Amino acid sequence: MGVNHSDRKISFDASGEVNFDHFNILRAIGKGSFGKVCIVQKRDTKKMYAMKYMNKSVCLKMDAVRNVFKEVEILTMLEHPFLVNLWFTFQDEEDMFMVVDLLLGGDLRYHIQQEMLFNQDQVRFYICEIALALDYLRSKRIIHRDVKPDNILLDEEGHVHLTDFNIATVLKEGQLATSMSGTKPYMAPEMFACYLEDCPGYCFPVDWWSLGVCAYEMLKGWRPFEIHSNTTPDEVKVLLTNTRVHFSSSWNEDLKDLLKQLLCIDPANRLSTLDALKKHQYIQEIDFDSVYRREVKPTFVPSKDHLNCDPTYELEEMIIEANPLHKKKKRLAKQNSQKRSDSLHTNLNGELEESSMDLIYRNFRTYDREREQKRRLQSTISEPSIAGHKMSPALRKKTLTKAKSECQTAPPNNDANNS
Ligand SMILES: Nc1ncnc2c1ncn2[C@@H]1O[C@H](COP(=O)(O)OP(=O)(O)OP(=O)(O)O)[C@@H](O)[C@H]1O
Repeated sequence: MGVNHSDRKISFDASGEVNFDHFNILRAIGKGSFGKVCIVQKRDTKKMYAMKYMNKSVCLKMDAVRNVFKEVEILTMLEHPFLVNLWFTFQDEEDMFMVVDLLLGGDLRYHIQQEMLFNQDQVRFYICEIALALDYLRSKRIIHRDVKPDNILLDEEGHVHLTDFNIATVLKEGQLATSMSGTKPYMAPEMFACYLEDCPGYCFPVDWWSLGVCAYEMLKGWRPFEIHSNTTPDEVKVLLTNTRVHFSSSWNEDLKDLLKQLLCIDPANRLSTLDALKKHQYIQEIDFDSVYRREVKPTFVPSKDHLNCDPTYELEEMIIEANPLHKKKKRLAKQNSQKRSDSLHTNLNGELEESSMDLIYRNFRTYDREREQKRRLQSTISEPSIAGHKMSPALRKKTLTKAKSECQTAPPNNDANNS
């Protein structure tokens, strides 16, 4: 890897609030509907991350701003070994930035498209890691709603990480979700049923259905049901009732049973908790504590000879992109003179109105997980008490060790030598 597009000799204040200047832009690696992704290195710690940047005007045009805010709000609540964790957010005049764990093993969609068929043990392993992530999300009352191979990234060792909380939602106790959100081929039957007003809403089991569809696709190369983006909810209803899912005769009987339980139409009978998974015959020998600690080593290790993504992204950023990231500094300096005066408009009543851009500017929060972890460590050292009660020396030692280890938690495989 490694054309360094932004070998910018920039003086920056490492102790100040995190911003674009704290990172070196190394290369472009991907493109989503609202933003682009590149590999960056934090100048002070030398740690590597993925930086997603979303153009504010594009997000406004596509009515995506609210989802970006919600995604950031949710991600700041989360930290888990099998999620793509958020580390920093900040903004400038053009873009909103999210800096997250860097996963260099490609997404599962890329590997499926490379005609990679995963074997039964590998799929069982992925099911366990993702189930731990889903269980964690459930503990925070979050439904992801877009579990699919495109949103499951591999790190260099081959562990999976769930990403893209763009349409995730947080449920209150006793509440059901009702909106049709997700990617149709992976969406659970009750989501369509809810749209057709056949049921009042849906809950956490929808993510376990999607996991079942992903697991089947990883083994087989195609999905269990012929549902596409243009299939209507009525058609889905008929299809789900009439399709008999085909399970290969070579697959282990217990695996088939597990897939059937994940792909159970009725959410009340679907396998949809970690506890239920742990009890399943096909999973019984798995030690989930070791899986959680990443001690169970993946047998599929993504190739390190090449970047596991489409190489055209980088060319696109350099040649076609009208506003390339590595020229941002110059561009913004040019624009600066006319900028802030444009942000207030006069409405029909002659009153000053805040522009949408200004609303984004005020509401997109800056977030710094590194600093938060340091703050937590410091408060543990200087305030050795819980709710006013002095901590015992043993508890203090334990708390300090935990806080220190959190501070050392680096994104997977992100040390500078890996670049
Ligand atoms: N943390 C990451 N580490 C490495 N590559 C990443 C990371 N996040 C995203 N990518 C790459 O960048 C691509 C675009 O990701 P992004 O999250 O912007 O969009 P998306 O999930 O494909 O689409 P959408 O914006 O519609 O949700 C992904 O397909 C993936 O290849």
